Amino acid sequence: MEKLWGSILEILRELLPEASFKVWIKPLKYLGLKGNKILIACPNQFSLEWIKENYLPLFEEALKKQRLSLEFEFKVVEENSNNSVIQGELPYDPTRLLGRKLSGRFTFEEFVVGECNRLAYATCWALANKNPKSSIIYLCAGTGLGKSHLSQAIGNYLLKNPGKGGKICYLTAQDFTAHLVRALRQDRLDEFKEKLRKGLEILMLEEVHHFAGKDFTQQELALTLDYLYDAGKIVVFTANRPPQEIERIDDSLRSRFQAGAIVRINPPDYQTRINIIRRKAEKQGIKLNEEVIDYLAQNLRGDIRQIESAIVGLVARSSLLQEPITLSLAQELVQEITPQIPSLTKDFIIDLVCRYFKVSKEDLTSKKRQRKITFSRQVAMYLCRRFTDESLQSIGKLFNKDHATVVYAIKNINKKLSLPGPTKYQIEYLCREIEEYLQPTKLINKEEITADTGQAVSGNPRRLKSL
Ligand SMILES: Nc1ncnc2c1ncn2[C@@H]1O[C@H](COP(=O)(O)OP(=O)(O)OP(=O)(O)O)[C@@H](O)[C@H]1O
Repeated sequence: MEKLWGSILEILRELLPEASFKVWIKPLKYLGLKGNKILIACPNQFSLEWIKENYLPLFEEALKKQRLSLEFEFKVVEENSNNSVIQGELPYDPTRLLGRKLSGRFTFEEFVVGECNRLAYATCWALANKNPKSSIIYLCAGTGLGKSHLSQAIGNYLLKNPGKGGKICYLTAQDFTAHLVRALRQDRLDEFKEKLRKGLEILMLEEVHHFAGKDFTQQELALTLDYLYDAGKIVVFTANRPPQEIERIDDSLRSRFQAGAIVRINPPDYQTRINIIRRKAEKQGIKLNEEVIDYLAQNLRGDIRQIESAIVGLVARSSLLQEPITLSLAQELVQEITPQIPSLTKDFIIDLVCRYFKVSKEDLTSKKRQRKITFSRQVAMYLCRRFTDESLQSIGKLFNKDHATVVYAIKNINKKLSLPGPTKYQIEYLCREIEEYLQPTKLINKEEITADTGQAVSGNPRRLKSL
């Protein structure tokens, strides 16, 4: 069996870049065979998890090449100090990490770059390479669009490329709050603060919108941020909305969030979806035909988790049913994982606009022409056009107006959206509220704003209406 392990190592050496082989595979030790399991020793827990998460399919492929129906079992066997050379070959020291463990999958290499996320990618890459325009980044996006992936990619990169070798702290807003409360209860606040500040190279703080309403936590966080900013440390925030739209946070914390580069990740455009589907399929070891790829890209438009889940689902079904992955298999699966849009959308939009602009439903559907009412009405028309299947005529009817008024309203709002400023932010905020309401369907994305002017190029045909 030692011989078998030797042949497996040879196969892995061919499959992997030399550096990865040296760092990850070489330190493994063959322990023996137990039943149908090949026991392999990993030098530490981190190596074990990394191997499982990144290289297990390659191990299995190597076994297949040997035509053996065996499995691998990895266990940690701590090296004694004489053998610490093996540990030393690891490119980083996992003890540099404070807080949550980073996912080995979330790397720059695994991130598919497209128009929707190019700026975010470039900003994070520059930061990781110590060549940043700003050492503070605020990544902002809807769910499943890659915020955590990019922020953890920075962490993983710094762990592998030690540089100054400072500590890397990765926390969610909830973690930060929980640690703070625990430290307070145990009368160890100073210790907590010290830990977050001393020797830290980077703080990655996820989902900062969850600090809303937590006044004491906000104050403590602001102080910690001051310290880190003054010391020139890297800070990466993620959130589902820009700082100016987070409610119930103190202006002093808001301004600290706004202190660096605020970068938005947009939902993936058609070509990026195609590239993501190809990459995720490749990772699962399958090659999808073009028809299936196009179908998935046309129908899975927002959350990238949905694309991942579709691919895993297709692989599982095709292997259980012993069938190839066909268009009809893909159609069946997509129907299951994309629930129907709630039919109440237009009522939801009208309620939302009334609440947001503090106008009544009667005013919205009246002939009144005060500025506030006219503007709210135009926003409601735009949102109905964007988020429902209603025709221009029927949207007009909802507001007691004709088709031409709806056309004018949509043009006007599109114009406002093309200019930065409070009006644009207000409308974007309302769009996000509706997207959250529609979740997890999330059929609409930025690409489709242009559908209102008849220029949408891909996607759900129901949205391809011109004025
Ligand atoms: N551009 C991309 N290329 C490849 N995979 C991606 C990309 N963007 C996102 N993903 C994948 O989609 C999944 C969800 O991404 P991630 O966890 O980063 O989303 P998120 O924006 O943090 O969402 P949430 O707000 O729900 O936490 C992950 O598995 C991630 O690897």
